[in-house]
Amino acid sequence: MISGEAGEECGVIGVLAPGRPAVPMLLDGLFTLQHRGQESAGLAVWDGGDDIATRLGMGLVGDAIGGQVDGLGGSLGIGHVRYSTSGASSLANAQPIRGRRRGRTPFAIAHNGNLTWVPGPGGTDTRRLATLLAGVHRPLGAAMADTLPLVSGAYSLVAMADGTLYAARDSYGFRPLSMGVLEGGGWVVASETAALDALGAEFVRDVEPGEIVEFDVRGTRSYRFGGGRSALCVFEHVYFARPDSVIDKRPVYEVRRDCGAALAREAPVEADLVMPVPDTARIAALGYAEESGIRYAEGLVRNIYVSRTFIQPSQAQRQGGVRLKLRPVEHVVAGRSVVVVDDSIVRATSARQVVALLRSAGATRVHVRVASPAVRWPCFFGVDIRVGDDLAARHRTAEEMGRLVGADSLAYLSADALVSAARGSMDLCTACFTGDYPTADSRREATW
Ligand SMILES: O=P(O)(O)OC[C@H]1O[C@H](OP(=O)(O)OP(=O)(O)O)[C@H](O)[C@@H]1O
Ligand SMILES: NC(=O)CC[C@H](N)C(=O)O
Ligand code: SF4
Ligand SMILES: [Mg+2]
Repeated sequence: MISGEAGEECGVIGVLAPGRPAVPMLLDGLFTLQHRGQESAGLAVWDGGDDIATRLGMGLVGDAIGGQVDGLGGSLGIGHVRYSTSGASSLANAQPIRGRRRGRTPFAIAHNGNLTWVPGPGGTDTRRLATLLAGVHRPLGAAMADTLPLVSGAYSLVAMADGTLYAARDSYGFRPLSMGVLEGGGWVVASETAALDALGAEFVRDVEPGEIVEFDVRGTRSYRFGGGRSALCVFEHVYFARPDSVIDKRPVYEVRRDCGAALAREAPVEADLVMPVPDTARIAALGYAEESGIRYAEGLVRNIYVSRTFIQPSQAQRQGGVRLKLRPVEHVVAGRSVVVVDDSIVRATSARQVVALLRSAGATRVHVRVASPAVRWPCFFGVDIRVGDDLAARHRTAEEMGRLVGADSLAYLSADALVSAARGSMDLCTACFTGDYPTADSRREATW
C-alpha cells in the first residue's frame, strides 16, 4: 500500500498596489478562485507598520473572512482558499501562515500544491516550509532561494515580507501561477488568469518553473533555482481551472471543447441528445455535440448553492453533495437516448448517481463519455487522487466501468488526444492517467 500523502488544490493570490488598499482586491481575487478550495480562506496584509495582520476562517470566502476585514488597511497582501489533505481541515491549518524570523520583521506565505518531502519538524507541509524559512537569517527572497531546492513536490507560492511580494513555482511547474500588472500601477500574482481579469489587471506572463519573482515599489526581480523537465498538471485543464482562465497560453475553454470534439471522433455513438454533467463538463459536452451533430441539451440541473463535490474532504460528504446537487429534467430526458459527458471519473461518485438519475427520468439509453482518460494512478502533486477505493478504474476496463455505473456504454478520451488538446509550451504531467510520473521518487512510490 502506498504511503504518500495525496495532495490538494488551492488558490493563491498576492497583490502589491501602492497607494491603494489591497484587501478589496484580495477578496475579489479569492472569490474568483473559490472553485479551487472551499474549506477555509484567509488573507494577510501589511500596512507599513511592524506587523502583518491575518484574517482566517472556515468555509467559503464570504463566510470565512468577509465579516473580518473592516478597517484592514495596507497595499501589500496575500490570500488563500484551501482544500485540505496535509493536516486537518481546521482553522489552525488555514492559510496564509504568518511567521517571524529571529531579529527580522514578520513574513507570510500561502501555498497551492503538495510537498512530498520537507526537512524538519511536523505540521502541515506548508507550516514545515514556513518553519524552515523562519530559520534563515536573510531577506525572504534569499531564504526562499536557499530553502526551496531542499523541498520536494508541487508548489506555487505567494509570500510577503518587508514591503515585498514574492511568487515562486516548483521546478516542474505542476501548478499554474500567473502575474499581471494592475491598472494604476502595481502587481498581482494568482493561481489563475481569471483572478487577474477580475481585478482588471493585464496579464504579463506566467511565473516560470523554478523561478522566484520579487515585486516591490522599485519593480520586479527574478531568480532561478531550478528547471529542466516541466510537468504542468493536465488535470488543471480537465477539471480544476475555470474555463475563462488561460494556462500556459492554452485557454481552458478551448482545451475542453477540443477534448469533447476529439471524444466524439474517438467514441461515437447514436443518440437523441448530448448533455453534460454540470458544471465542469459543459464545454466538453458542447464540443462533443458540435463534432457529432447530435443536439445539445441540459438534462441535469445543478444546484449552484452546493459546492463542488470532488473536492469535499470525505466520501460521505461527496455522496451527499451529488444527491443534493444534481436533478434530472424529466421533460428533456424522458423517452430519449442520451450521451452524457463528464470531464473525468475518479471515484465514480458522480457517474453512478447521474446514470441512475437519468434512467429514473425516463432515458431509454444512457451512454457515458468521459473527456479524459481513465484515472488509474494516484497523484502526489496536489490533487486528491489516492489509491484504493478512490480509483474506480484502477483495475477496470471501460466496459467494466460502464457496468459499474449502470450505463449502456462508457468510453474515455485517449491520453494522446488530451495531450494534443492541452499542450502549450510546457511538458504536461499525465501521471494519474498514464502512470508516467515525472519524478523518480513518485515512480517508486506508485509501484505498489
Ligand atoms: O468520479 P468522481 O469521484 O465523482 O469525480 C469526478 C466528478 O467530480 C467533479 O465534479 P464536481 O462535482 O466536483 O464539480 P463540478 O460541478 O465543477 O463539475 C468532476 O467534474 C466529475 O463530475
Ligand atoms: N491546498 C493547498 O494547496 C494547501 C497547501 C497545503 N498542502 C495545506 O494542506 O494546507
Ligand atoms: S498526477 Fe494527475 S492530477 Fe496529479 S499533477 Fe499529474 S496530471 Fe495532475
Ligand atoms: Mg463534475
